[in-house]
Amino acid sequence: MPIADSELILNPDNSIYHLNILPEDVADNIITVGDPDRVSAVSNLFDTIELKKGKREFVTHTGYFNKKRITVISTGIGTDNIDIVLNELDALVNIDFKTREIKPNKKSLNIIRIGTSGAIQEHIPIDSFLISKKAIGLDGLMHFYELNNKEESSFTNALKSHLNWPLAISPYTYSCSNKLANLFKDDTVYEGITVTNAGFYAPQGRQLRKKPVLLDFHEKLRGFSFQQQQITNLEMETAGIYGLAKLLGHKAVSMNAILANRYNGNFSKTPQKTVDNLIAYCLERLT
Ligand SMILES: O=P(O)(O)O[C@H]1O[C@H](CO)[C@@H](O)[C@H]1O
Ligand SMILES: O=c1cc[nH]c(=O)[nH]1
Repeated sequence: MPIADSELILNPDNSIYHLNILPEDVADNIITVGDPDRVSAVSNLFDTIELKKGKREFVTHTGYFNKKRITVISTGIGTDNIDIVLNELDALVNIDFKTREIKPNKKSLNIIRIGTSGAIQEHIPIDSFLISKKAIGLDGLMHFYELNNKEESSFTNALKSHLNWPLAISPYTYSCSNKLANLFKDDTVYEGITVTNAGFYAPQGRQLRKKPVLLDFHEKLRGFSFQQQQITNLEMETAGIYGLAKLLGHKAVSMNAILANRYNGNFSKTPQKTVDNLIAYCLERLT
């Protein structure tokens, strides 16, 4: 059965609705970044740039670095945008836009997030890099998908009981692709468990004028340990990327530039430099 026009939405030039790109525009290696301006920071390092397209917060550049074809795409902030980016990327490679049928042979993309994040553990300094081995979603996205198996339920249940979780939306947990993560491992790079939050302020335990409901949130997260692994950092996309990548058969890893240390109350004095260093590191390791 062809997928209806209202479900798989194509623009007049046959590009996909939000990303505004065609199937041939997508490389097998995808770098996602939150900030649309960060797309150029990545593609400026490419040897050649083959295309630049965009719509709304979704800017895409495709080119070559060390002979590898790479697409870098901005997602904007949050897992609501990740829902759009991962589904549309998957449609671009795994649905035939002419027949509107799902292709019999599926392509598996390599998806690497290069993002910023705040550490909650004292020992993880600002301006360091961290690989998210696991990600816990406190945003709810994956509950809207029919899942074949409840991913990592023993981990999630242990966390819920440790936190005495008071909210209606339940945490969910997914892991990175170890194959992809191995490319980025290094003695200088931290590894940890990332919490993906539904916002930047109260959902990450920040208070400007209004008090968050979860008052001892960081202390509780910091104190949680499961098979000797600790929760290390907070951001806003990784669990959605890991969950949808898993569901759709892609490989994903999230690389974090640690800009804040929430234990010490520090924020990087050189955020751009730290992000640029992480971009250069990831491009070298990917190729
Ligand atoms: O720097 P990016 O990739 O946007 O990632 C982090 O920064 C944003 C918040 O400032 C959120 O998107 C969070 O996940
Ligand atoms: O504290 C931080 C820093 C960057 N991004 C986040 O989501 N949180």
